[in-house]
Formats: sequence, C-alpha cells, structure tokens
Amino acid sequence: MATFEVEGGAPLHGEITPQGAKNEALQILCATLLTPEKVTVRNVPAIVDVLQLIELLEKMGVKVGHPAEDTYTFEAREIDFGYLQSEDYRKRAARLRGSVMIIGPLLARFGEGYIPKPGGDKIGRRRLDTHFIGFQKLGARFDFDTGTCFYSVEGKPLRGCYMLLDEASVTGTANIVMAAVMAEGTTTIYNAACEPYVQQLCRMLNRMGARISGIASNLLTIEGVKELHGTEHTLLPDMIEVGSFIGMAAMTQSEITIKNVSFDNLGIIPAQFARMGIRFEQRGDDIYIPRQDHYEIESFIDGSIMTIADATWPGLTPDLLSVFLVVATQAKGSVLIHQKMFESRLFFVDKLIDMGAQIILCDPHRATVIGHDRKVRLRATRMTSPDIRAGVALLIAAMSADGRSVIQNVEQIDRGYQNIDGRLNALGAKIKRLDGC
Ligand SMILES: CC(=O)N[C@H]1[C@@H](OP(=O)(O)OP(=O)(O)OC[C@H]2O[C@@H](n3ccc(=O)[nH]c3=O)[C@H](O)[C@@H]2O)O[C@H](CO)[C@@H](O)[C@@H]1O
Ligand SMILES: C=C(OP(=O)(O)O)C(=O)O
Repeated sequence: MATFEVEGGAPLHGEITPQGAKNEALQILCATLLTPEKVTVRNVPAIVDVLQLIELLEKMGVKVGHPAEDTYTFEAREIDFGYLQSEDYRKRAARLRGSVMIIGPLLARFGEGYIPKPGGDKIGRRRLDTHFIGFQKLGARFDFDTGTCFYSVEGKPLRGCYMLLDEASVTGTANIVMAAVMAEGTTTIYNAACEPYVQQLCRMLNRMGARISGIASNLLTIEGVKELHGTEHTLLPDMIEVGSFIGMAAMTQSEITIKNVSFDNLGIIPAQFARMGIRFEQRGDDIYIPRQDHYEIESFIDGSIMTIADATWPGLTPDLLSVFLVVATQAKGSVLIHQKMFESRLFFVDKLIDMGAQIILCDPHRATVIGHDRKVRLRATRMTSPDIRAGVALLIAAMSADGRSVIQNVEQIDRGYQNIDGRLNALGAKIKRLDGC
C-alpha cells in the first residue's frame, strides 16, 4: 500500500495542465473494439485504470502501439474469445468500472460479449440494469451467473428500436450506443446521458462511419451501418481534475493557472465554484486563480442555505462533490452537500471532522458544512483514502492543514490522477510518496 506524507501549509504557485479525461478514455478505448482498422488515441492519461484497460485489451488480442508518451494505437483485428472465459480475464476486468464497456462493442461486432462484475469505486450500489435491458431491447439474450457474477450477452443480428432508459447512466448509454451503431435499422435512445464523455464517444464513432444524431442531448438517434473504420481521436482535458485544482487552489491560498481546460466543456463547474465565492478568471482557454484568503458561500435568493447537489449532465457531476465539500470547510458561510446518486460517498467526512472541520453528516447522502472562514486551521492527521475523489479531497485537506498528515492507500488516488504528487510538488506542494507503507 502506498502512502503520502503531506506537509500542510505550502501554497502552490505556477501553471498546471490537466491530464486527459479518465472517464472519456475508458469509453474511447473500448470503442476501438468496433473496428479491425487502426484507431489512434491522443492525450491518454497514464493513470492506473486506463493502463489496466489497455493491458486488458492487449490480452484480448488487440494489437496495441505506443508511439508517443500520451498516444496509443489500437488494432482489434481478432479477439481471443477463449481468453474471455479465462480466470485471468475475470480477474483483470473486475478491477475497474470502465471494463463494463467492453461488452457493447463485442456484441455489436461479434454477436457475443462477456464481462465479470466490474470494479471501480466502492461508493454504494452500482447497478448495471440499464446496460443489459438496453442490449435485450436490441434483441440480445442475456445471462447472469449469480455464482460467479459473470454477465454474458449473445445476439446477431441486433435490430434497432426505440428505448427509454430507466436512468441516464453514463457507461450504460455509452455501452448501448456502441452496441447499436451496427444494428439493423434505427435505434432511438431517450433519457440518454450526455456528459462530454458520451458526446466525445459519439463524435468519434461518427468519424468511424457511424450515423448518430442528437449528440449532447438526451435523445440520440442511431442509424445502423454495416461496419466502422479507423480514426484518430484526442481526449478532452479531465474536467474532474480541473475542478479538483480549482478547489485545491482556493483551499491552500494558492495562485495558479490551469492551462488548456477546454472551458466550454466544463459545463456548470466554474459557475458552481463561483457560487462558493471562489474567484477565478477565464484567460483564453486557461483558468487563472488568484490567491484568496477568504471566500464566501452565497445563500439562495430567499436567504436560505445553499445546496450543492449532483445531477446528470448538464447538472453538476457527482465526482466533484467531495472537492466542494472539503473546500467549504474553510469558506465563510454554510452549505448543504447533497450526494443524490451514490449512497456511500460521504463517509470520509469523519476524517475531516477529526481534523477540526465543522460538518454534520445528516444521513448517507447529505452533509452540512459550516465554514471556518480560516479562523481555525484543520489539524494534520493520519487517514486512508476510501475512493478516488474522497482521496483527493483528503489530500486537499492535508495540504491546507497545520502539520504533517499521512494518507494511506493512495493507489485509489492514482486510479484517477496522473503523478499527482510529482505535478503538485512542481508547484510547491510538499508531498512525499512512501511505497509499501
Ligand atoms: C467510468 C465512469 O465513467 N464512471 C462514471 C460514471 O459511472 P457509471 O456509468 O457507473 O454511473 P451511472 O451513470 O450508471 O450511475 C451513477 C449512479 O447514479 C445513479 N443515477 C444515475 C442516473 C440517474 O438518472 N439517476 C441516478 O440515480 C445510479 O443509480 C448510480 O448509482 O458516471 C458516474 C455518474 O456521473 C460517475 O460518478 C463515474 O465517475
Ligand atoms: C466514480 C469514479 O470512477 P469509477 O466509475 O471508475 O469507479 C470517479 O471517477 O469518480
């Protein structure tokens, strides 16, 4: 288990460039299975989840090239279906959430697909009904082995149809879109998720020859085509990393510039930080955050305490609520953080309370934070990272705290943030990585 030792109170200064988007990468890499031709993907982040998925594709028979540090090529000429039944496949695919999107492309191209129960953050129930109901609507047969938690789908040809998703699942939408691109006839997906990750996937599929319209809306229409071809794709900057850096800068009284953020694809994220009282400037496609000793959370117009809640796009992504929560601990004012989607994502607040933050966990979904307005500094402590985003929130808390904190299990943070210690230390942070502690 790797550990960070963090000396709090060191302000950051300088420029940082966000990595490519983790959740987009997972969709795009799976989409390379849809064609035997070469697909080149750029701005690929070197993070654990993405590297594991690349390794998995290689084991499945995909020819993977790595012509530059952030660029990979994929040629899925043949797939080793024997490997998909192996113990090694089950073990590797079960390590990350994104592997679930292997099954849609396999079903589309080969008429069969297999996947174990995927991994990812342990943040509450993470059902897959939307994915498999969608495949069934397209005509696939579905089987779930409850003993081994192994999902199988089979069906050829798939036939386009109308479907109303029971929820706007991000990976579910991606999986169904990829299954439908080569189905016979027209598929209409209503209540589709439209996060930038899904938009980017649809745009790439269209470049490969797919016919998808309605991109960026919750109504997608897909006219099936016979085959898809190779293409090139560049991942967007990771909006969750951008949001994490905005929050980190405010909390640690730092002056930084976040370069090339693709501002137009950040949606409501900048406005939500502005409502927390955090000042920043858009400079071209960069975000400049001045040092700020105080930031005051707005109230609603009627004077009531502000709520920050997650929602499907274009609402606020649930992956940033942990960051908003930790940043609120040093704001002036109070806020209710309402994590609607996941039921076990707020328990890390116990650690912040140990550090001296004023937080009431109302129930598993809601926490009220009463900001200190910097009158009291958080105290350093020893903690363990439970998931990627809570991990980064704890890192932000430790960087602002008085004294030396220890964060264990930083492999969780490494799943989603590339060389985070190295990149932050280059800006003046004092983070020491201790391996095997
Ligand atoms: C690999 C990947 O891309 N992971 C992201 C993806 O996960 P993932 O695609 O697994 O998440 P889903 O969008 O399927 O669902 C997330 C949670 O929200 C609930 N839900 C979803 C839609 C809805 O309309 N109502 C509702 O309550 C689901 O029941 C589930 O508990 O999207 C999540 C939601 O943005 C993000 O947190 C994850 O980082
Ligand atoms: C929940 C997340 O990831 P995953 O879906 O891969 O577990 C996340 O990125 O915050």
